[in-house]
Amino acid sequence: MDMKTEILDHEVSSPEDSNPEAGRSSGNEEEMPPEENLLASDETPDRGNSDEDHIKCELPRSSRPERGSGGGNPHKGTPVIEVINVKKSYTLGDMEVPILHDINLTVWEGEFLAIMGPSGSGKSTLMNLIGFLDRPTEGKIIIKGLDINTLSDKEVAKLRGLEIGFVFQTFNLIPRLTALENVELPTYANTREGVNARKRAKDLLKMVGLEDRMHHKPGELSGGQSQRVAIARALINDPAILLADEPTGNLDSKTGCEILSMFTRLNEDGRTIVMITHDPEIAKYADRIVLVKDGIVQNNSE
Ligand SMILES: Nc1ncnc2c1ncn2[C@@H]1O[C@H](COP(=O)(O)OP(=O)(O)OP(=O)(O)O)[C@@H](O)[C@H]1O
Repeated sequence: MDMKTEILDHEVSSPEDSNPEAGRSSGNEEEMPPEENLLASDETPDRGNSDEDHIKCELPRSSRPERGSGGGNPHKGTPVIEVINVKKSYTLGDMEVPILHDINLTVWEGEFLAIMGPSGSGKSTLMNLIGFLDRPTEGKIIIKGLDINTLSDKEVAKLRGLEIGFVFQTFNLIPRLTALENVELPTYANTREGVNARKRAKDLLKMVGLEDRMHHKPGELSGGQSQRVAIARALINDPAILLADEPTGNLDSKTGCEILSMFTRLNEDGRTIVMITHDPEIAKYADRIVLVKDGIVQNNSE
């Protein structure tokens, strides 16, 4: 089976097919590999704002000496994201405004890449293109060997739903749904065959230390807890790629550190991560840092 068939061959279920209350058991359940607990062994699960004082966040920095400051990618195996001669313009009235000029970038399987750059330089625009939330004006975006330009909108939606998980600065949780329902939500559109989504959502919430918060709504959660729910949601379909746009931007430094610690563990388990950040200290934990300025990648040190 070629890559395209393999990715696009997963079963797609529609919202009408699913009953969130009853869970999403298919009867032929093949569990995805269990995620490891993302809490560091010395971290206490967050029990609410008042308990954040008890969280001790120590990033596994010493165990990753090769990382940081654009020090290079230790993986360099299979390209998982290829951005080739990409341009993006927006039309404002009768004017075309170029945002990205000629972007070339390869992200390797298992790499942790940080994208930095001044406000308005085009980082989120690039991230949206990589995540298939938008299409380039010119050029190619290839994810796991599949060229977006050759895919229908339906195929793009499926590839995005199964292979890409998103984490945003503002969490983007649905306020009227519980944490559990928010995590499960992406599976109403796309799901992998044989997976019990309800059980996986519960396992993921447990993994991020929110077992006792699964029936709470976002308004009843702290910022750090909300971002943990968003991370669990991003992982629900076991995507190869995690895209994070300023994931710690709305969090205090301790909580931000804890979220970053989860990212480094997910990356150490082999997940490819692309993260936008303004903070050079946070970017240091990536394998490689690329700087986007004036719509161009300034330092592409692959
Ligand atoms: N849908 C759109 N229509 C028109 N212009 C847009 C649109 N989206 C973004 N832009 C413009 O593109 C430019 C780049 O925006 P983008 O959000 O990618 O920057 P950024 O580097 O992520 O900025 P920040 O760090 O402030 O989030 C900005 O000038 C922005 O106004």
